[in-house]
Amino acid sequence: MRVIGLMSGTSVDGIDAALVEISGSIHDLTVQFLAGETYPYPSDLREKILAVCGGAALSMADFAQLDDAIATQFAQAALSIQNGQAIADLIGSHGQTVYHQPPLKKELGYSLQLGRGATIADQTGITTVSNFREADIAIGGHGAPLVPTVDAALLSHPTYSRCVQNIGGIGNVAYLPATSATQPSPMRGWDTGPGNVLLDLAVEHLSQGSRTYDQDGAWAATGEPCQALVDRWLQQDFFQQLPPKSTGREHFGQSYLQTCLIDANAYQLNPAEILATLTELTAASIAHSYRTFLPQMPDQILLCGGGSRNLCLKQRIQSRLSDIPVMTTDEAGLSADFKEAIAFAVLAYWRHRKIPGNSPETTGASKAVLLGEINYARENFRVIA
Ligand SMILES: Nc1ncnc2c1ncn2[C@@H]1O[C@H](COP(=O)(O)OP(=O)(O)OP(=O)(O)O)[C@@H](O)[C@H]1O
Ligand SMILES: CC(=O)N[C@H]1[C@@H]2OC[C@@H](O2)[C@@H](O)[C@@H]1O[C@H](C)C(=O)O
Repeated sequence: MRVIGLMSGTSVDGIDAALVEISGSIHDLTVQFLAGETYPYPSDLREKILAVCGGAALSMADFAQLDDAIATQFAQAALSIQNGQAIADLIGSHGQTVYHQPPLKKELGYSLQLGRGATIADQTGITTVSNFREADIAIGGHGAPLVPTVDAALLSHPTYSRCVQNIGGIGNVAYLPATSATQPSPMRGWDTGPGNVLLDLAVEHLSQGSRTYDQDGAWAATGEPCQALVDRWLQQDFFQQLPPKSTGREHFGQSYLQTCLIDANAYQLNPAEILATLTELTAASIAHSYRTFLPQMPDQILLCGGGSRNLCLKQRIQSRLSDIPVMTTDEAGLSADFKEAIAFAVLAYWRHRKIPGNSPETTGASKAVLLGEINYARENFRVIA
C-alpha cells in the first residue's frame, strides 16, 4: 500500500512529508522510502503557531481558522509529494502539536494537534488517519512518544542493542534490545528533554532575530560549556523523573530559556559559551537518561531528526558516551530526516490494518490500542475497503 506520512514537530519549522510503500504487519513490516520533502510553513502561519504554543489567547473563530490553515498546508504537502498525481492510498497525518500536558497523578493527559484530518481528506481526496495520540491518552498514557513502536519494527537488530535517539525540538529515545538475545528486556522509550528547542530560541535571541538555528552547531563549537551549570540543570525534576515521561515547549520553552539566561549571566557567559552550555545540556540529558533508566547501555546509538545534523551536539553526545558508536539512522537504512514522517505513515497503515500502534511500556497506557481516527475522503473513489 502507498502511504503518505505527514509530520510537523515541536520545532515548528515545517511539514515533513514521506511517501512510502508499506507491506507486512509488525515483525515482517517492510517500508520502501519513495520520496521525502520538507515544506516550510509560511512565516506568518509559523508565528501564529508559535504564539499559540507560547500560550497566546485566541477566539474560537481564530482557533478554527488556524486549525484549517494548518490542515491546508498539510494537504498541500501531501499533494506536492505525489507530484500532482493521485498515487497514495492513505495519509497518516500527525498534525501540529500546540499543547501537550502529560498525565498528572489520576488526571488524564491532554495533547492537541491542529490540522484536522477531515480537511486533509477532503482537500486531497485521500483517506486520512489523524489524531494519533488521543486513544492512548484516554487510557492513562502520555500519548507520546509514539514512534518507538515503529522504530522497534524497523530498526531492531539481531545482535546489537540500539538506542534510536530523535533530536527534534524535544528529544526522545527508543531502546531496542537485540532480537536474538535469550532473555531480551522489553523495548522502552521516553522523552529525554530538550533537543534543539532551547538552542533555537537562544540563537534567535542572541542573534537579535537574524538566525533561527545554529547551523551544524558552528556557533556553539566556538565556546566552552559551563559544566557547573549543566550539572545543576540536570538536577531538575524532569531529568530525574522515571519513565514513562513526555514533555514539550510548555516546559522547555521561552520561560525556561529565560531562567537559563539568568543563570548564564551569573557566570558571565558570552553568547558562544551560552550556546555551548545549552548544547551540552541536550547531550548530557541524553547520556544521563541512558545511564539512569536503561536496563543496560546499548551497543549502538542511532541519531535522527534535525539535531543529528548539529555536529557539535553529535560530538558532545559521543564524548559523553565515549565507548558506544554514535551514528545516524541513515547508516542503518532509514532516513534520519524523514523517519518521524515515515513512522506516521506506518501508524496510519497499522490503524487501517487494525494493528495497535502504541507501546504501553513507553507511553504508560493501560493497554495496546488502535491509534488514530479515520477520516474518509468525501469522494469515495479513494476509500479503502
Ligand atoms: N544543519 C543543521 N545544524 C544544526 N541544527 C539543525 C540542522 N538542521 C536542522 N537542525 C535543527 O533541527 C531542528 C528541526 O528538527 P526536526 O525537524 O527533527 O524537529 P521537529 O520534527 O520539529 O521536532 P520533534 O521531533 O520534537 O517533533 C531545527 O529547528 C534545527 O534546530
Ligand atoms: C506531543 C508531541 O507532539 N510530542 C512529540 C515531541 O517531539 C519529540 C517528542 O516530543 C515526542 O514525544 C513527540 O514526537 C514523536 C514524533 C513521537 O511521538 O514519537
